Amino acid sequence: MRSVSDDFPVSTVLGYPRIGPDRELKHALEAYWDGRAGRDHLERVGRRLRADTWRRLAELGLDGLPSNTFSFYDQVLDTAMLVDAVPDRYRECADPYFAMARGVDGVAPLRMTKWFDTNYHYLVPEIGPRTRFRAVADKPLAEVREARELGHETRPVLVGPVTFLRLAQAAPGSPDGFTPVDRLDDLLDVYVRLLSLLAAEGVGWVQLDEPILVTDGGSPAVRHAYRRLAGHPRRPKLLVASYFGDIADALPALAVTSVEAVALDLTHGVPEDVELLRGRTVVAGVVSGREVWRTDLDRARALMAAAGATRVSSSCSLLHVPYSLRGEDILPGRLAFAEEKVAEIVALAALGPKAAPGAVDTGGTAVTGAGSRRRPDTGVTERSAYAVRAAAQRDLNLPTLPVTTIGSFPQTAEVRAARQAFAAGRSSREEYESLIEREIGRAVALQERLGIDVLVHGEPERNDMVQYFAEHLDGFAVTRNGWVQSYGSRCTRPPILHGDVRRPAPITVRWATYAQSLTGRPVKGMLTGPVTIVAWSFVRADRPLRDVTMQVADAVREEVRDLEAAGIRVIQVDEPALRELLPLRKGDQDEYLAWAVAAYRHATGGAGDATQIHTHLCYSNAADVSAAIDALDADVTSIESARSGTGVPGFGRGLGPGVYDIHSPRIPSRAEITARLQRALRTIPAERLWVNPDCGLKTRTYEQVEEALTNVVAAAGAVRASMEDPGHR
Ligand SMILES: CN1c2c(nc(N)[nH]c2=O)NC[C@@H]1CNc1ccc(C(=O)N[C@@H](CCC(=O)N[C@@H](CCC(=O)N[C@@H](CCC(=O)O)C(=O)O)C(=O)O)C(=O)O)cc1
Ligand SMILES: N[C@@H](CCS)C(=O)O
Ligand SMILES: [Zn+2]
Repeated sequence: MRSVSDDFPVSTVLGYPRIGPDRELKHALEAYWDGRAGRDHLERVGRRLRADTWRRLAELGLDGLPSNTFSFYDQVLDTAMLVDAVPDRYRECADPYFAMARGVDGVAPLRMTKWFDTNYHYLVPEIGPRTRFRAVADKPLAEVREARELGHETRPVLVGPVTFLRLAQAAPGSPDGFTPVDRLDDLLDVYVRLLSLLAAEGVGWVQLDEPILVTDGGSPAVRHAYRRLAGHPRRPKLLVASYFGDIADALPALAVTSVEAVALDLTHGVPEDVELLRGRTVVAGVVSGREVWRTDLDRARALMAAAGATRVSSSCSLLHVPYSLRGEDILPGRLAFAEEKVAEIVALAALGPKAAPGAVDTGGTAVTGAGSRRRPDTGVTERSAYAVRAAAQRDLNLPTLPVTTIGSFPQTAEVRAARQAFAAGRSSREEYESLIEREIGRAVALQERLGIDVLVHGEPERNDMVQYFAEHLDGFAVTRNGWVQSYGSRCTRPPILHGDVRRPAPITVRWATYAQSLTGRPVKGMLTGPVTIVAWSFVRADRPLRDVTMQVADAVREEVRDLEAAGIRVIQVDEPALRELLPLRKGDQDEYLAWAVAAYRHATGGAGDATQIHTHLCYSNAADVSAAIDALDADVTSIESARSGTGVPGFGRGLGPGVYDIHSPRIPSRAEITARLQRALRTIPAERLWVNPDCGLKTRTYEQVEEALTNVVAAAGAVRASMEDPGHR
């Protein structure tokens, strides 16, 4: 076994935001994609962001700087490029990288899904028995050289081989029973080569990110992989980074390898058998990369002492928090964003570990301050049986295969600019609201013209489906510039839930009723569900998440009842984050699902039988939580399936498997959508099948939406006709 490598820096971060403090990367990417700027401009912006990040981290006093944490789109996609796992269909494209990310005409993009339990999305690599791996180390090598020219020695960060394969999916056409992990040895050959290239470049340390270590069942692969990688003579020293949870049984597996350093996420507690790591460097992830509360330095030092660690880091990459508190005036003294977290790490490294007089509290490291005054209302009001509700809803007079959309219509530059002008006091409320009404009118008119059956108002009044509600609920604070990357160029500003949640007044009723006043067809009221509101916010840590979620459910319940009282007959309560909050360890999942379902049912359970409740989920594998989705007891559920191509669970109620992948600018053809519907009809009876896109249309243009929805409506019509006249099938 090697001895402690005391050349590992005392303070570091596992990764850093990369979208730019003012979302420079977002603007450069979108300019490049729209043809407003060339590749050279994009490269220049990337170089400047990397340089600014290294300079700022060094200025803040951090002594271990990571590199290769920058990405033009996603680090898992970068890893696919690194090992040349590029499916053949992209190889002829002008830009295979962005073709994999976004698709191009006739070529669908890779599937996108959630990165563990975060609101960050990665692209799912496709690995088959014949994928030819090859080391393409250009990007990490270029970043090492670039940093060196600026005077910084860096530690390249790579997604580890086990995480990469476990997150991949079997390439289409792979034989039954094949899983990407079957290719571990071939991939390790390539990692060995990558490590030797980095060693030849003079790199001292490499970080291999293996968050998969905090999930079940990875230990044998991890033991095998790191025995091989660490056993190779020509390599830099290895830091294996585990994060997003407790490393548990993977710790002994790593401990039998000769990796020099292990990063542990101590915000989830100190592993019982941390002693097994004696003799190597333990990097203490004590500053949370997932929360925004200031770190309790005493507790962090006690955790370091308990873990036998003298090196300090963030618990995971700081990608998941905003850049800095500069320009923010909320919750003074209570918050730390990325820059403030780096300062905490530097301070902790200087202070060093300090054993606490008592036992170490292995809970979160947050200081959130506010106490709670209110008990959650956990009473669940049951609705009648589905058959009774379905009968009561028959007067909605919907056709077979009703067509609907998921809620948002394109957020035009005009609406965003108007919202900004209103927020800055440059325009009046009347001006802003009349523009929103015009946008609603436009969306409603388009849907009527296209022949959509259940309409939406289009959500133009919302900056974001969570932030908008947070702005209208007590107990939340919102930032001015606290952007966090969600996927590619897309960002959100997660609100901060810091106190008791209350709804002071109805939120959506005026927009839903305005839209309904414009049409004789049903308009769906559109709400975000309680689980999703807490999942996409930074949440107080002084109350159990369950109780906080139930408070939010109370507020949503009040809104549901007000929409119903205002004559809205169909109400959608979105829960796209239901799967995201699922604990990473199987043993913890049932308890979570029970309270998450209870919160949803509390939010929707006040609706009468004649009100049709819809729900919507996306970005994750619905099959993993299909029993819970069923237990939500919504009358109609829409789920993603256009991009994932996965089967859909056969619920006993209405189901709309997405037939149009809205994340890609690509327009699905009528034939393609028809084929998807025909496939869906194999598992869902026609009287319960709904026709809808995968998700909301806010990121698309009106031109794209009109063309795509025309095909959606035509496909639904064609399938209806073929059911009436089976000869046409
Ligand atoms: C459904 N999804 C969502 C997730 N999380 C959320 N919190 N919200 C979601 O909708 N997670 C899973 C998925 C992830 N998907 C997306 C999809 C799209 C976006 C997105 O488009 N984000 C926008 C920002 C949206 C926003 O808050 N806009 C504000 C601010 C507008 C703005 O940018 N202003 C400009 C100036 C105005 C102008 O002239 O255009 C500026 O400041 O420069 C608003 O509308 O008021 C994005 O652009 O990234 C996110 C996640
Ligand atoms: N109603 C939302 C759901 C997104 S997950 C929308 O349409 O954008
Ligand atoms: Zn969605």
